[in-house]
Amino acid sequence: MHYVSTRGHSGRRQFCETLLEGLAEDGGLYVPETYPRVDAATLDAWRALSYPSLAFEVLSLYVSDIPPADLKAICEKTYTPEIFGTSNIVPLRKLETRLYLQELSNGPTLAFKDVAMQLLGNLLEYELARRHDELNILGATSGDTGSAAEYAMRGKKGVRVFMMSPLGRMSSFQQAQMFSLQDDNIHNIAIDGVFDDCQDIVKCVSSDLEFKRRYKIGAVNSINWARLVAQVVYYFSGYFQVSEGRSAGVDFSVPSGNFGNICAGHVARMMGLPISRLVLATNENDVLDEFFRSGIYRVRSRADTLETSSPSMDISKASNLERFVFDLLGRDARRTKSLFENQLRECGSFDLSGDPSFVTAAARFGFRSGRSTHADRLATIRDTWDRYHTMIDPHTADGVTVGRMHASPEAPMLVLETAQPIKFATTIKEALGRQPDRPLRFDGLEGLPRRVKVLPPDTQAVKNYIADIMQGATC
Ligand SMILES: Cc1ncc(COP(=O)(O)O)c(C=O)c1O
Ligand SMILES: N[C@@H](CCOP(=O)(O)O)C(=O)O
Repeated sequence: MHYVSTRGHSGRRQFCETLLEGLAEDGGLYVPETYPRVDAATLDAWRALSYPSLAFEVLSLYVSDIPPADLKAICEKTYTPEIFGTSNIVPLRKLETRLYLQELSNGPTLAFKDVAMQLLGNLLEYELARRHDELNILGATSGDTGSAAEYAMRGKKGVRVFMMSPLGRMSSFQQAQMFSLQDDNIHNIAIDGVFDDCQDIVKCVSSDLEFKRRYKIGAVNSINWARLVAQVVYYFSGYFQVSEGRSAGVDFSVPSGNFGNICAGHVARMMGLPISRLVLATNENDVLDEFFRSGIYRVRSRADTLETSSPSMDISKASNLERFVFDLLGRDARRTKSLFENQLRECGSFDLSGDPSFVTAAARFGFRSGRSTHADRLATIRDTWDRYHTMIDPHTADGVTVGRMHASPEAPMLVLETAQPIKFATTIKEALGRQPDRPLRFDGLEGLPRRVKVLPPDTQAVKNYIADIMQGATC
């Protein structure tokens, strides 16, 4: 399997090259030259597999430059009950007939990012050892990618993490979870701005090819294809857990912000997994809902990016949408480049409403969308607690709220549970009048000493900081 850029000017790459490169040299995102197709007989054969074995089968379709025995060993080392709580890794919880939660957040940092980041940590350690090389990860987080990446990479040989987060805009638990880490290879940077400013800096640094090569800069956000393909696996697992034999399709409701989580569902559907609909749920930062309803993608400014009670979705520039639009336009790299490089830069928006590809998009790709508000989240958290005695976090509440808007009498709906309530205790207390349960390992977290560098939303300031740290590292 080889990979090409959505913007058509980065040549063909193998999986491990995309793993280390992250963003393509032309500023695009790597996608497979073709999506491998999985037929009904293969789905039958995969149905009873353990999660690590299923991960190996899916990844084997995309990874041709790691020996199968090594890839299998990496999957088995990653997906264990010790790390993810149960051997099922991503179990379903039935709420009622045709409504389920898929628990993605039983990993080390209590958010769905762990499912991919734990794999990336092991893949990077393997590949860097094979190459006798090192990598300096520059990441952007709105609260969960950061902690998942840092807990996966802490102490790993050959890996440093420079993680940017929006100053003061993560929950207190998220801030404590990241900033309390004292590992030598973890560097937290609080940017005086919003998540999109952090992500813009990641892309600007990655586009400075001389700096990127000199400081061996890599990425673990979902712009990295390896992150995305790792998230494809849990869609197969959810389908197998809820369906009997060659059953009809399943719907997924996906709390969304940077479009990585649901883009993995799109990839699974392109492979032939029987997904009827992919329901995209946003909070009040509804850039993605607006696009899927109207065909107009309109990036919001920093001032118009609202601080909400599902803060990890406070995103107004969804990086992974480019991978979907590339498919929507029939894999036309020239048009994709024009939209995402020229039009977005010149006017901050583009309009596909009149394009025949958009008119047929819902039928071809199965997307539906909706938006959820603070009031919706409180009501849904209360209702889910009262009706099912199940406590859900505000992001999952967005998924349940919008999933219900699109409930179907035919297909079961799986809502992806993307974080655990303890990470967002203030909203849980507002909704239920009680604190969420806290795993023992996080007792006293907020009281631990913190280590974080505050910087302006300025690419050069971040570059200078990385250079200073690297200067110290080489002394
Ligand atoms: C808890 C939580 N839910 C949902 C999302 C949205 O996922 P995505 O950004 O992949 O759309 C994120 C992060 O982005 C998250 O941290
Ligand atoms: N909500 C995310 C934002 C970045 O998403 P990613 O999937 O591109 O890493 C976060 O928690 O940081």
